[in-house]
Amino acid sequence: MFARSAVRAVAQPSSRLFSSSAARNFKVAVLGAGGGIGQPLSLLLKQDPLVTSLSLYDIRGAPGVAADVGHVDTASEVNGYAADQLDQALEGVKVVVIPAGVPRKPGMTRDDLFNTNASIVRDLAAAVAKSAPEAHILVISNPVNSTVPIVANTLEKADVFDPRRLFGVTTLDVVRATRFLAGVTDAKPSDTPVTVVGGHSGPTIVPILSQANGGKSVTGEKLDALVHRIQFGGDEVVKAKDGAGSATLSMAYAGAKFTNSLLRGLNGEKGVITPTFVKSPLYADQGVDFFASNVELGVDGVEKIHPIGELTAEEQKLLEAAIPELKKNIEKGKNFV
Ligand SMILES: NC(=O)C1=CN([C@@H]2O[C@H](COP(=O)(O)OP(=O)(O)OC[C@H]3O[C@@H](n4cnc5c(N)ncnc54)[C@H](O)[C@@H]3O)[C@@H](O)[C@H]2O)C=CC1
Ligand SMILES: O=C([O-])CC(=O)C(=O)O
Repeated sequence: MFARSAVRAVAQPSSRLFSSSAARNFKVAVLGAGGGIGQPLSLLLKQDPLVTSLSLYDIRGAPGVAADVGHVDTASEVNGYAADQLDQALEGVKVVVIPAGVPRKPGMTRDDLFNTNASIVRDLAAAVAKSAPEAHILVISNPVNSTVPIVANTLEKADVFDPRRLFGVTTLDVVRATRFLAGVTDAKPSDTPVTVVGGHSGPTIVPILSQANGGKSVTGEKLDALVHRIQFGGDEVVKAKDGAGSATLSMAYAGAKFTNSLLRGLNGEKGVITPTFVKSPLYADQGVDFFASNVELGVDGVEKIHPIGELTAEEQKLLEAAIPELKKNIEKGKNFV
């Protein structure tokens, strides 16, 4: 179904979802595999040639999803685990993807999910610290700006935190920005990759359109509308789903794409660069110690955090608006643990 190619990074998307070179053995766990994101994400990961074993866990429904996905005719093995089998699900796992938690309904912000999702994510992180302390953790559960610091502090408490192995998945912002810019400029998405920095909620999502092909041609009201659509793309889906949840299919695609990028880096491929929300020095002097920017992925996870590069005056303003909100979200997460 998916062909191999020499795709460099999510920041330079191609029409192909996966790419791989000679594979090592990568066991990947999905925590929250029974959910709206978890199910299609598991299906996509089953098709990733770099995934050799899939471990599907949820408090309900994961064995059923595993039985179903396990019939897909790719080489990887699939195992499902029930609510009381989290430790077994994490055994020998190299990468843990976490889409567990509740999604938004119309009228809610991502921060409104904090009360429910913070403890879910904390408890799952504590289990990873115990059963797979060297695993790379990919956090999808919202609010990402807070859940990532929650995972970091939980791992730190267990004395196993390595910032090279923790990622907030902001790939959906990249996917949307790329798709929407291509629509506005009448280009192919593969020709208009967009870097998105900051965090993952409304004004903290900062697309750097000026650095993308054709991005500088969008100006004035058209630019404002494009930036707004990228920042609030999640709301568009929440509204259209009308109470039935938030983005699941595009998120599964984005989650599988980021997982593939990480696995390629872990596998020794060079030059895999994509935006992700990590512990970062870029704005630490302003009290923001997690930040999404282009990150080079390597055999140990985060290899190099790239600087933001040149910004237009408009982008600088967006960034200035993002920083205080981001700082608040990060502190809220840190204080929870
Ligand atoms: N980072 C991003 O760009 C995006 C993040 N999200 C977030 O992803 C999360 C999941 O969204 P959906 O899949 O649509 O929700 P969902 O409600 O369809 O699925 C969530 C799943 O998590 C499971 N779960 C709850 N507590 C658990 C626990 N302690 N351990 C394991 N599994 C547990 C539930 O049983 C359910 O199957 C939400 O917080 C949502 O806001 C959604 C879209 C994009
Ligand atoms: O909007 C939401 O709540 C889900 C999400 O993070 C997104 O679609 O970007």
